[in-house]
Amino acid sequence: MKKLEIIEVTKYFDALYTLENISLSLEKNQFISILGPSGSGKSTLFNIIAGIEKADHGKILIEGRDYTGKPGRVSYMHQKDLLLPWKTILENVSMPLIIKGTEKKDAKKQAEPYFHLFGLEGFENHYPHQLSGGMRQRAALLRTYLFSQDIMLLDEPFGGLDAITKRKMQQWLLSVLEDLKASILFITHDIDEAIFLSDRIYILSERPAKIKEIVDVTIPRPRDHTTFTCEAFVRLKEKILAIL
Ligand SMILES: Nc1ncnc2c1ncn2[C@@H]1O[C@H](COP(=O)(O)OP(=O)(O)OP(=O)(O)O)[C@@H](O)[C@H]1O
Repeated sequence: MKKLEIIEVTKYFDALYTLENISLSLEKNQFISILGPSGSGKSTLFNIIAGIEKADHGKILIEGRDYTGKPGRVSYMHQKDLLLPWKTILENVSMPLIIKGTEKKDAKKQAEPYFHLFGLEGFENHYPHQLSGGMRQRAALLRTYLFSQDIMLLDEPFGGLDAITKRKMQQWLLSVLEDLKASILFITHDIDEAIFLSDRIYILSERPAKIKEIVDVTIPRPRDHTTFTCEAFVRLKEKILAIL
């Protein structure tokens, strides 16, 4: 069964036609990137999947069940880390569990074992401003993961990072996903990032966003820094540049 299905979603903001008949499906453990021009409607699509924005037409199914307009099932991370500055990293990442009704002490206990995997060990009692940009994004990713472990919507999570940190984070994300087994929808403007991370890329048009093309990335895993320069990578990049 498909993990997530977006079926013929259409959205207007008054007269502003934003999404035109978008359909997409995400399999278990699949990584799909959505690549499209700025302002085409990618974040709006995520808001609709997350149930916090209403579509004018279309459905969102999760494991076959209708979740159209119902928030709280999938986790969602924005470009800005949105960590609370007055709370420690451990308190910040435990929040989704506390919101879901877990006792504070138990929530911290559940979150702690992940600090090693997320490269945050030893920083449990630090505050967000004491961490580097990459570490803050890893903390935000851990918080997102603890909200819902199986389906994650990541809206340009590395968009604000410098090029070197961004590259490191992409490689870290791939390695960590081998352990986490999540299904991911990932918004990006970065073609290299989309190819490196994804099993499949959906290319959107200018607003109203339509699916222009679906590109499968068959470059074998595990991928590493050499992937960026391999022949298959360069060929795919040329293909995507021609479509955009
Ligand atoms: N709540 C809203 N009310 C009215 N218009 C909106 C609203 N949210 C988004 N829009 C408009 O819908 C269009 C798509 O916005 P959206 O943020 O989804 O695009 P995007 O592809 O995520 O952009 P970017 O890549 O720049 O983040 C934009 O023209 C935006 O101004």
